[in-house]
Amino acid sequence: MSLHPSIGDTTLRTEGLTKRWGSFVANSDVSLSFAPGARHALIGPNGAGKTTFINLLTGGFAPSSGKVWFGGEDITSLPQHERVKRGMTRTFQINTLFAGLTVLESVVLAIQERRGMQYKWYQTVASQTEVVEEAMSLLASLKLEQDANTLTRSLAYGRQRLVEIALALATRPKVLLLDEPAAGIPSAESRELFEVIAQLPREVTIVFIEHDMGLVFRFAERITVLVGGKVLVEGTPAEIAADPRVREVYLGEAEHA
Ligand SMILES: Nc1ncnc2c1ncn2[C@@H]1O[C@H](COP(=O)(O)OP(=O)(O)OP(=O)(O)O)[C@@H](O)[C@H]1O
Repeated sequence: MSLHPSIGDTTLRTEGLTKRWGSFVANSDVSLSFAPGARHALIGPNGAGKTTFINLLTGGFAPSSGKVWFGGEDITSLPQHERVKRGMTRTFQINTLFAGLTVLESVVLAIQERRGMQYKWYQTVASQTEVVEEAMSLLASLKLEQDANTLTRSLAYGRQRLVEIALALATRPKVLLLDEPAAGIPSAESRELFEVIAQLPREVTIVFIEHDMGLVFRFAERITVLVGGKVLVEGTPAEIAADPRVREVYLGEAEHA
């Protein structure tokens, strides 16, 4: 399956990204770069600034200083929807967006939205068929076909998360941002969720926040550790596991707990 024809040399990159609220600094001088096709985890203790960073990437927050580059373009001042159009998407909360719809109906709506064909009664049957086919192929890639005609809200939480991912993928992202996709779901389901995420095509770069280190070390190929709003270290899972500074942060946390 190909979700996007070509990723070219598109990368997401930040330069000295800083976010302050009054005197509190949530992100401080964060310069990171995400390679095309990366499976890149952001980890760090509670309050390290991970979600803030994702919000700065998506345009949810404006940075106090610094820049966000996407595929060579400075997108620091672009609104969220313009970033989505360019290919950067985070997951949506389906509970509020598509209550009462089936999985297939929800994904069809999201694809229609991308194609700019929402609510047009004069659409051709052929174009409708194409949309349903695209939706079914997307559901198949997430192992959700058997749930196509089920009401999303009646699915187990783990599968609801997959529908959220399907809706994000319907925008044809080059970069998919996942903020704790496994939060609140049982561990067997979360492993299954990550296995499906891991099988997504390499055309989609995946940046995710995750607290479960088992999942992080199993699925990430690159890890950045944020502490106190700053990048402590970045590396491969083996490098991060062996880094004494990272051990100190996590051991310190465990002792504190
Ligand atoms: N809108 C806001 N106004 C003021 N402070 C905020 C705001 N949003 C977040 N913060 C603070 O910024 C800090 C970083 O929060 P953030 O949610 O980015 O951390 P995190 O690493 O994602 O934490 P967690 O792992 O607990 O989700 C926290 O101390 C938080 O209280």
